[in-house]
Amino acid sequence: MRVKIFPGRTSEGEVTIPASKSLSHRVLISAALAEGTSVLHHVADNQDTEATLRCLKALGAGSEKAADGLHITGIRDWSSYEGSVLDCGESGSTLRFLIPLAAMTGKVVTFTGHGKLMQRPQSVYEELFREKGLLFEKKDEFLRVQGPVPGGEYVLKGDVSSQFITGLLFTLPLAEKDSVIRIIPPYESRSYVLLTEQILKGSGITIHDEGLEIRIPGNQRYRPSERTVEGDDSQAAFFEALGVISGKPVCIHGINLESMQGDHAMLDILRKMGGSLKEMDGLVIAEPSVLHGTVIDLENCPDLGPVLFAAATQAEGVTKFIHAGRLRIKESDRIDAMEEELTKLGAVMHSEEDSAEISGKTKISGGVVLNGHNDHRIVMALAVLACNADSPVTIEGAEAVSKSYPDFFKDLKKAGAKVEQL
Ligand SMILES: O=C(O)C1=C[C@@H](OP(=O)(O)O)[C@@H](O)[C@H](O)C1
Ligand SMILES: C=C(OP(=O)(O)O)C(=O)O
Repeated sequence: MRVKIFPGRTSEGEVTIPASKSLSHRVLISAALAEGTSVLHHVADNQDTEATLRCLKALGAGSEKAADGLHITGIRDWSSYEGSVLDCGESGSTLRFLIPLAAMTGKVVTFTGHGKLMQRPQSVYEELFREKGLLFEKKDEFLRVQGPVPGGEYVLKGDVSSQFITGLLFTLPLAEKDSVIRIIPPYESRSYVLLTEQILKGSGITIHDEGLEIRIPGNQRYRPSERTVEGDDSQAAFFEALGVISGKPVCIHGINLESMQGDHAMLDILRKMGGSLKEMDGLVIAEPSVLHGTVIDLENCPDLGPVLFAAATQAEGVTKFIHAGRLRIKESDRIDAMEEELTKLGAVMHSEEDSAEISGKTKISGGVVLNGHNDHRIVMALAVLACNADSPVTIEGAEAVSKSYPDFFKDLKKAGAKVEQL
Protein backbone atom coordinates (compact mmCIF):
# COMPACT_ATOMS: atom_id res chain seq x y z
CA MET A 1 0.00 0.00 0.00
CA ARG A 2 1.20 3.51 -0.88
CA VAL A 3 -0.06 6.56 0.95
CA LYS A 4 0.34 10.19 -0.01
CA ILE A 5 0.54 12.76 2.77
CA PHE A 6 -0.30 16.33 1.84
CA PRO A 7 1.34 19.33 3.50
CA GLY A 8 -0.26 21.11 6.40
CA ARG A 9 -2.98 19.83 8.67
CA THR A 10 -6.41 21.17 7.83
CA SER A 11 -7.70 21.35 11.40
CA GLU A 12 -6.93 20.74 15.04
CA GLY A 13 -7.27 17.04 15.63
CA GLU A 14 -8.58 14.66 18.23
CA VAL A 15 -7.64 10.99 18.52
CA THR A 16 -8.15 8.09 20.91
CA ILE A 17 -5.12 5.85 20.99
CA PRO A 18 -5.49 2.05 20.76
CA ALA A 19 -4.82 -0.36 23.63
CA SER A 20 -1.20 -1.05 24.55
CA LYS A 21 0.36 -3.81 22.45
CA SER A 22 2.95 -4.64 25.11
CA LEU A 23 0.35 -4.93 27.86
CA SER A 24 -2.03 -6.89 25.60
CA HIS A 25 0.63 -9.57 24.95
CA ARG A 26 1.20 -9.79 28.68
CA VAL A 27 -2.44 -10.05 29.78
CA LEU A 28 -3.17 -12.63 27.08
CA ILE A 29 -0.25 -14.79 28.20
CA SER A 30 -0.96 -14.54 31.90
CA ALA A 31 -4.63 -15.39 31.24
CA ALA A 32 -3.57 -18.42 29.20
CA LEU A 33 -1.47 -19.59 32.15
CA ALA A 34 -4.21 -19.18 34.74
CA GLU A 35 -6.33 -21.96 36.13
CA GLY A 36 -9.79 -20.84 34.98
CA THR A 37 -11.24 -18.16 32.75
CA SER A 38 -10.11 -14.53 32.61
CA VAL A 39 -12.14 -11.69 31.14
CA LEU A 40 -10.10 -9.13 29.22
CA HIS A 41 -11.31 -5.75 28.01
CA HIS A 42 -9.80 -3.40 25.42
CA VAL A 43 -7.18 -5.85 24.16
CA ALA A 44 -5.14 -4.44 21.24
CA ASP A 45 -6.23 -5.84 17.90
CA ASN A 46 -3.24 -5.93 15.56
CA GLN A 47 -1.07 -8.50 13.77
CA ASP A 48 1.28 -8.93 16.73
CA THR A 49 -1.38 -9.56 19.37
CA GLU A 50 -3.19 -11.85 16.92
CA ALA A 51 0.04 -13.84 16.66
CA THR A 52 0.24 -14.22 20.43
CA LEU A 53 -3.38 -15.35 20.68
CA ARG A 54 -2.96 -17.79 17.77
CA CYS A 55 0.08 -19.40 19.44
CA LEU A 56 -1.58 -19.57 22.87
CA LYS A 57 -4.57 -21.33 21.30
CA ALA A 58 -2.23 -23.80 19.59
CA LEU A 59 -0.78 -24.51 23.05
CA GLY A 60 -4.25 -25.27 24.42
CA ALA A 61 -5.70 -21.96 25.67
CA GLY A 62 -9.37 -21.23 24.95
CA SER A 63 -10.56 -17.91 23.55
CA GLU A 64 -14.05 -16.57 23.02
CA LYS A 65 -15.23 -13.06 22.17
CA ALA A 66 -18.26 -12.34 24.36
CA ALA A 67 -20.40 -9.26 24.96
CA ASP A 68 -18.56 -8.56 28.22
CA GLY A 69 -15.04 -8.95 26.79
CA LEU A 70 -12.55 -11.51 25.57
CA HIS A 71 -12.75 -14.73 27.60
CA ILE A 72 -9.46 -16.61 27.84
CA THR A 73 -9.44 -20.05 29.40
CA GLY A 74 -6.08 -21.17 30.72
CA ILE A 75 -4.14 -24.11 29.32
CA ARG A 76 -5.28 -27.15 31.32
CA ASP A 77 -2.92 -29.78 30.08
CA TRP A 78 0.41 -28.78 28.51
CA SER A 79 0.95 -32.29 27.22
CA SER A 80 -2.14 -32.02 24.99
CA TYR A 81 -0.14 -29.86 22.55
CA GLU A 82 -0.08 -31.82 19.32
CA GLY A 83 2.99 -30.34 17.71
CA SER A 84 1.47 -27.69 15.41
CA VAL A 85 3.94 -25.04 14.25
CA LEU A 86 3.69 -21.76 16.21
CA ASP A 87 3.61 -18.92 13.67
CA CYS A 88 4.71 -15.71 15.43
CA GLY A 89 4.18 -13.45 12.40
CA GLU A 90 6.68 -10.60 12.75
CA SER A 91 6.31 -10.26 16.49
CA GLY A 92 9.54 -10.43 18.48
CA SER A 93 7.55 -10.27 21.71
CA THR A 94 5.42 -13.28 20.77
CA LEU A 95 8.43 -15.40 19.86
CA ARG A 96 10.65 -14.45 22.78
CA PHE A 97 7.86 -14.54 25.39
CA LEU A 98 6.66 -17.96 24.24
CA ILE A 99 9.94 -19.86 23.65
CA PRO A 100 10.50 -20.90 27.28
CA LEU A 101 6.77 -21.22 27.97
CA ALA A 102 6.07 -23.49 24.99
CA ALA A 103 9.01 -25.59 26.09
CA MET A 104 6.84 -26.40 29.17
CA THR A 105 4.93 -28.86 26.94
CA GLY A 106 7.99 -31.09 27.18
CA LYS A 107 7.52 -31.79 23.47
CA VAL A 108 9.50 -30.50 20.50
CA VAL A 109 7.96 -27.12 19.60
CA THR A 110 8.61 -25.48 16.24
CA PHE A 111 8.35 -21.70 15.84
CA THR A 112 8.23 -19.83 12.59
CA GLY A 113 7.90 -16.18 11.60
CA HIS A 114 7.92 -13.68 8.77
CA GLY A 115 9.76 -10.55 7.65
CA LYS A 116 12.99 -10.25 9.61
CA LEU A 117 11.70 -12.07 12.69
CA MET A 118 13.70 -15.27 12.35
CA GLN A 119 16.89 -13.24 11.80
CA ARG A 120 16.44 -11.24 15.02
CA PRO A 121 18.84 -12.41 17.78
CA GLN A 122 17.94 -15.42 19.93
CA SER A 123 21.51 -16.04 21.13
CA VAL A 124 20.62 -15.34 24.76
CA TYR A 125 18.09 -18.21 24.86
CA GLU A 126 20.33 -20.39 22.72
CA GLU A 127 23.09 -20.21 25.34
CA LEU A 128 20.70 -20.74 28.28
CA PHE A 129 19.00 -23.74 26.66
CA ARG A 130 22.36 -25.33 25.75
CA GLU A 131 23.67 -24.77 29.31
CA LYS A 132 20.64 -26.61 30.69
CA GLY A 133 21.07 -29.41 28.15
CA LEU A 134 17.82 -28.54 26.32
CA LEU A 135 17.19 -28.66 22.56
CA PHE A 136 17.56 -25.29 20.79
CA GLU A 137 17.87 -25.58 17.02
CA LYS A 138 17.87 -22.34 15.03
CA LYS A 139 17.63 -22.35 11.26
CA ASP A 140 16.89 -19.51 8.81
CA GLU A 141 13.20 -20.33 8.57
CA PHE A 142 12.33 -21.93 11.90
CA LEU A 143 13.37 -22.53 15.46
CA ARG A 144 12.91 -25.75 17.47
CA VAL A 145 13.04 -26.06 21.23
CA GLN A 146 12.26 -28.70 23.82
CA GLY A 147 11.98 -28.31 27.57
CA PRO A 148 10.67 -28.15 30.13
CA VAL A 149 12.75 -25.23 31.35
CA PRO A 150 13.85 -26.10 34.92
CA GLY A 151 14.08 -23.76 37.89
CA GLY A 152 17.57 -22.67 38.90
CA GLU A 153 20.04 -19.96 37.99
CA TYR A 154 19.91 -18.02 34.72
CA VAL A 155 22.67 -15.55 33.88
CA LEU A 156 22.07 -13.42 30.81
CA LYS A 157 23.20 -10.29 28.99
CA GLY A 158 21.01 -7.26 29.66
CA ASP A 159 21.55 -5.35 26.43
CA VAL A 160 20.27 -7.66 23.68
CA SER A 161 16.56 -7.64 24.53
CA SER A 162 14.54 -7.48 27.71
CA GLN A 163 12.10 -9.85 26.01
CA PHE A 164 14.28 -12.80 27.11
CA ILE A 165 13.84 -11.75 30.73
CA THR A 166 10.09 -11.39 30.27
CA GLY A 167 9.88 -14.88 28.73
CA LEU A 168 11.71 -16.36 31.73
CA LEU A 169 9.58 -14.35 34.17
CA PHE A 170 6.40 -15.87 32.72
CA THR A 171 7.84 -19.39 32.80
CA LEU A 172 9.92 -19.81 35.95
CA PRO A 173 7.07 -19.39 38.48
CA LEU A 174 5.73 -22.67 37.02
CA ALA A 175 8.99 -24.56 37.60
CA GLU A 176 9.27 -26.85 40.61
CA LYS A 177 12.45 -25.26 41.99
CA ASP A 178 13.02 -21.60 42.88
CA SER A 179 14.95 -19.53 40.33
CA VAL A 180 17.17 -16.51 40.10
CA ILE A 181 17.81 -14.43 36.99
CA ARG A 182 21.11 -12.52 37.07
CA ILE A 183 21.43 -9.76 34.51
CA ILE A 184 24.84 -8.79 33.16
CA PRO A 185 24.89 -4.98 32.74
CA PRO A 186 24.34 -2.81 30.78
CA TYR A 187 20.67 -3.49 31.44
CA GLU A 188 18.41 -1.89 28.82
CA SER A 189 14.61 -1.79 28.40
CA ARG A 190 14.17 -2.56 32.12
CA SER A 191 10.92 -0.57 31.88
CA TYR A 192 9.45 -3.53 29.96
CA VAL A 193 10.53 -6.00 32.66
CA LEU A 194 8.75 -3.86 35.26
CA LEU A 195 5.64 -3.91 33.05
CA THR A 196 5.78 -7.73 33.01
CA GLU A 197 6.10 -7.79 36.79
CA GLN A 198 3.10 -5.47 37.11
CA ILE A 199 0.96 -7.95 35.17
CA LEU A 200 2.39 -10.97 36.99
CA LYS A 201 1.51 -9.38 40.32
CA GLY A 202 -2.10 -8.97 39.14
CA SER A 203 -2.10 -12.71 38.38
CA GLY A 204 -1.04 -13.57 41.92
CA ILE A 205 2.59 -14.29 41.03
CA THR A 206 5.35 -13.26 43.44
CA ILE A 207 8.63 -11.90 42.04
CA HIS A 208 11.46 -10.28 44.04
CA ASP A 209 13.12 -7.74 41.76
CA GLU A 210 16.40 -6.38 43.09
CA GLY A 211 17.55 -4.77 39.86
CA LEU A 212 20.28 -6.96 38.39
CA GLU A 213 19.00 -9.95 40.35
CA ILE A 214 15.43 -11.20 40.11
CA ARG A 215 14.28 -14.00 42.41
CA ILE A 216 11.33 -16.15 41.39
CA PRO A 217 9.82 -18.66 43.81
CA GLY A 218 8.85 -21.92 42.07
CA ASN A 219 5.61 -23.90 42.18
CA GLN A 220 3.35 -20.87 41.79
CA ARG A 221 -0.10 -20.72 40.23
CA TYR A 222 -1.49 -18.02 37.95
CA ARG A 223 -4.85 -16.65 39.06
CA PRO A 224 -7.51 -15.78 36.47
CA SER A 225 -8.45 -12.11 36.47
CA GLU A 226 -10.60 -9.43 34.88
CA ARG A 227 -8.54 -6.63 33.34
CA THR A 228 -8.81 -3.64 31.06
CA VAL A 229 -5.76 -2.80 28.95
CA GLU A 230 -4.71 0.85 29.09
CA GLY A 231 -3.83 3.01 26.06
CA ASP A 232 -0.59 2.56 24.15
CA ASP A 233 2.03 5.20 24.96
CA SER A 234 4.21 4.08 22.05
CA GLN A 235 1.36 4.97 19.66
CA ALA A 236 0.38 8.14 21.52
CA ALA A 237 3.95 9.31 20.86
CA PHE A 238 3.23 9.83 17.14
CA PHE A 239 0.38 12.23 17.92
CA GLU A 240 2.31 13.96 20.69
CA ALA A 241 5.06 14.69 18.15
CA LEU A 242 2.53 15.71 15.50
CA GLY A 243 0.87 18.29 17.73
CA VAL A 244 4.18 19.77 18.77
CA ILE A 245 5.80 20.05 15.31
CA SER A 246 3.02 20.62 12.84
CA GLY A 247 1.33 23.93 13.55
CA LYS A 248 -2.00 22.88 15.13
CA PRO A 249 -2.73 21.16 18.46
CA VAL A 250 -3.75 17.51 18.80
CA CYS A 251 -5.96 16.27 21.68
CA ILE A 252 -5.04 12.73 22.61
CA HIS A 253 -7.49 10.57 24.57
CA GLY A 254 -6.80 7.24 26.26
CA ILE A 255 -3.41 7.84 27.88
CA ASN A 256 -3.03 6.58 31.44
CA LEU A 257 -1.28 9.52 33.07
CA GLU A 258 0.14 7.17 35.73
CA SER A 259 1.33 4.58 33.22
CA MET A 260 4.41 2.45 33.85
CA GLN A 261 5.03 2.06 30.10
CA GLY A 262 8.58 3.13 29.27
CA ASP A 263 7.29 5.10 26.29
CA HIS A 264 5.21 7.30 28.58
CA ALA A 265 8.55 9.16 28.78
CA MET A 266 7.71 10.77 25.41
CA LEU A 267 5.82 13.53 27.21
CA ASP A 268 8.85 14.52 29.31
CA ILE A 269 11.31 14.10 26.44
CA LEU A 270 9.30 16.48 24.26
CA ARG A 271 8.99 18.89 27.19
CA LYS A 272 12.78 18.77 27.61
CA MET A 273 12.97 19.81 23.94
CA GLY A 274 10.65 22.76 24.63
CA GLY A 275 7.36 21.06 23.75
CA SER A 276 4.08 22.07 25.36
CA LEU A 277 2.05 19.03 26.44
CA LYS A 278 -0.85 19.69 28.77
CA GLU A 279 -2.39 16.93 30.87
CA MET A 280 -5.99 17.14 32.03
CA ASP A 281 -8.60 14.53 32.98
CA GLY A 282 -7.04 11.67 31.05
CA LEU A 283 -6.43 13.91 28.05
CA VAL A 284 -3.13 15.19 26.67
CA ILE A 285 -3.03 18.25 24.45
CA ALA A 286 0.11 18.54 22.35
CA GLU A 287 0.52 22.15 21.24
CA PRO A 288 2.68 23.73 18.53
CA SER A 289 6.03 24.56 20.13
CA VAL A 290 9.50 25.83 19.37
CA LEU A 291 11.78 22.84 19.91
CA HIS A 292 15.50 22.80 20.64
CA GLY A 293 18.08 20.02 20.57
CA THR A 294 19.02 18.05 23.69
CA VAL A 295 20.41 14.64 24.69
CA ILE A 296 17.86 11.82 24.54
CA ASP A 297 18.55 8.49 26.25
CA LEU A 298 16.72 5.60 24.54
CA GLU A 299 17.77 3.03 27.16
CA ASN A 300 14.23 2.44 28.43
CA CYS A 301 12.22 3.58 25.43
CA PRO A 302 13.79 2.21 22.22
CA ASP A 303 10.48 2.30 20.29
CA LEU A 304 10.40 6.10 20.58
CA GLY A 305 13.55 6.31 18.44
CA PRO A 306 12.02 6.74 14.96
CA VAL A 307 9.41 9.34 15.96
CA LEU A 308 11.94 11.26 18.03
CA PHE A 309 14.37 11.27 15.08
CA ALA A 310 11.54 12.79 13.03
CA ALA A 311 10.76 15.39 15.71
CA ALA A 312 14.45 16.25 16.15
CA THR A 313 14.65 17.44 12.52
CA GLN A 314 12.26 20.21 13.62
CA ALA A 315 14.33 21.26 16.65
CA GLU A 316 16.91 24.05 16.56
CA GLY A 317 20.46 22.78 17.09
CA VAL A 318 21.78 19.28 17.68
CA THR A 319 19.77 16.44 19.23
CA LYS A 320 21.93 13.55 20.37
CA PHE A 321 20.51 10.06 20.91
CA ILE A 322 22.35 7.63 23.18
CA HIS A 323 21.85 3.91 23.98
CA ALA A 324 20.27 3.50 20.57
CA GLY A 325 22.03 0.29 19.42
CA ARG A 326 19.02 -1.97 20.01
CA LEU A 327 17.10 -0.05 17.34
CA ARG A 328 19.25 -1.88 14.79
CA ILE A 329 17.73 -5.27 15.68
CA LYS A 330 14.02 -4.50 15.42
CA GLU A 331 11.77 -5.03 12.36
CA SER A 332 14.37 -3.02 10.43
CA ASP A 333 17.65 -1.37 11.34
CA ARG A 334 15.71 1.67 12.56
CA ILE A 335 18.75 3.94 12.68
CA ASP A 336 19.85 3.22 9.11
CA ALA A 337 16.26 3.24 7.84
CA MET A 338 15.50 6.66 9.34
CA GLU A 339 18.85 8.08 8.23
CA GLU A 340 18.14 7.00 4.65
CA GLU A 341 14.58 8.37 4.56
CA LEU A 342 15.21 11.58 6.51
CA THR A 343 18.07 12.39 4.13
CA LYS A 344 15.59 12.17 1.21
CA LEU A 345 13.51 14.80 3.02
CA GLY A 346 16.51 17.11 3.37
CA ALA A 347 17.29 16.41 7.04
CA VAL A 348 20.77 15.95 8.50
CA MET A 349 21.36 12.78 10.53
CA HIS A 350 24.62 10.97 11.37
CA SER A 351 24.89 7.75 13.33
CA GLU A 352 27.35 5.48 15.08
CA GLU A 353 26.66 1.94 16.26
CA ASP A 354 24.95 2.99 19.52
CA SER A 355 24.15 6.68 18.96
CA ALA A 356 22.82 9.19 16.46
CA GLU A 357 22.83 12.94 15.96
CA ILE A 358 20.35 15.12 14.14
CA SER A 359 20.97 18.79 13.31
CA GLY A 360 18.01 21.08 12.79
CA LYS A 361 15.83 22.83 12.15
CA THR A 362 15.29 21.48 8.65
CA LYS A 363 12.76 22.67 6.11
CA ILE A 364 11.23 19.38 4.94
CA SER A 365 11.27 18.99 1.14
CA GLY A 366 8.41 16.92 -0.21
CA GLY A 367 7.88 15.56 -3.69
CA VAL A 368 9.74 12.36 -2.76
CA VAL A 369 8.85 8.70 -2.42
CA LEU A 370 9.87 7.19 0.91
CA ASN A 371 10.38 3.53 1.77
CA GLY A 372 8.67 2.18 4.90
CA HIS A 373 11.34 -0.56 5.33
CA ASN A 374 8.57 -3.02 6.29
CA ASP A 375 8.57 -1.40 9.71
CA HIS A 376 5.43 0.08 11.30
CA ARG A 377 7.32 2.56 13.43
CA ILE A 378 9.33 3.86 10.45
CA VAL A 379 6.13 4.35 8.40
CA MET A 380 4.33 6.16 11.24
CA ALA A 381 7.31 8.40 12.08
CA LEU A 382 7.73 9.40 8.41
CA ALA A 383 3.99 10.06 8.03
CA VAL A 384 4.07 12.46 11.00
CA LEU A 385 7.02 14.38 9.59
CA ALA A 386 5.52 14.40 6.08
CA CYS A 387 2.71 16.64 7.42
CA ASN A 388 5.42 19.34 7.70
CA ALA A 389 6.75 18.99 4.15
CA ASP A 390 6.44 21.74 1.56
CA SER A 391 4.79 19.39 -0.99
CA PRO A 392 3.20 15.91 -0.91
CA VAL A 393 5.20 12.91 0.25
CA THR A 394 4.48 9.31 -0.79
CA ILE A 395 5.28 6.42 1.56
CA GLU A 396 5.61 2.94 0.09
CA GLY A 397 4.93 -0.16 2.17
CA ALA A 398 2.55 1.76 4.43
CA GLU A 399 0.62 -1.46 5.22
CA ALA A 400 3.37 -2.24 7.75
CA VAL A 401 1.34 -0.22 10.29
CA SER A 402 -0.94 -3.26 10.71
CA LYS A 403 1.75 -4.88 12.85
CA SER A 404 0.79 -2.65 15.75
CA TYR A 405 -1.73 0.00 14.62
CA PRO A 406 -4.04 -0.99 11.72
CA ASP A 407 -6.09 2.23 12.08
CA PHE A 408 -3.10 4.56 12.15
CA PHE A 409 -3.94 6.40 8.91
CA LYS A 410 -7.62 6.76 9.90
CA ASP A 411 -6.45 8.33 13.16
CA LEU A 412 -3.91 10.52 11.38
CA LYS A 413 -6.81 11.91 9.34
CA LYS A 414 -8.78 12.47 12.57
CA ALA A 415 -5.76 14.41 13.78
CA GLY A 416 -6.29 16.76 10.84
CA ALA A 417 -3.78 15.36 8.33
CA LYS A 418 -4.68 15.02 4.66
CA VAL A 419 -3.89 11.45 3.64
CA GLU A 420 -4.71 9.67 0.40
CA GLN A 421 -4.39 5.92 -0.07
CA LEU A 422 -2.99 5.23 -3.58
O1 LIG B 1 8.58 -6.30 26.10
C1 LIG B 1 8.07 -5.62 25.22
O2 LIG B 1 6.82 -5.50 25.10
C2 LIG B 1 8.96 -4.89 24.29
C3 LIG B 1 10.28 -4.66 24.61
C4 LIG B 1 11.18 -3.82 23.80
O3 LIG B 1 12.14 -4.64 23.18
P1 LIG B 1 13.65 -4.83 23.74
O4 LIG B 1 13.57 -5.33 25.12
O5 LIG B 1 14.19 -5.84 22.79
O6 LIG B 1 14.33 -3.52 23.64
C5 LIG B 1 10.42 -3.06 22.73
O7 LIG B 1 11.32 -2.55 21.76
C6 LIG B 1 9.37 -3.92 22.05
O8 LIG B 1 8.70 -3.21 21.05
C7 LIG B 1 8.35 -4.39 23.04
C1 LIG C 1 10.02 -3.96 18.09
C2 LIG C 1 8.71 -4.06 18.26
O1 LIG C 1 8.02 -5.16 18.62
P1 LIG C 1 8.55 -6.67 18.72
O2 LIG C 1 9.93 -6.66 19.27
O3 LIG C 1 7.56 -7.34 19.59
O4 LIG C 1 8.53 -7.23 17.31
C3 LIG C 1 7.87 -2.84 18.13
O5 LIG C 1 6.64 -2.95 18.34
O6 LIG C 1 8.38 -1.76 17.77
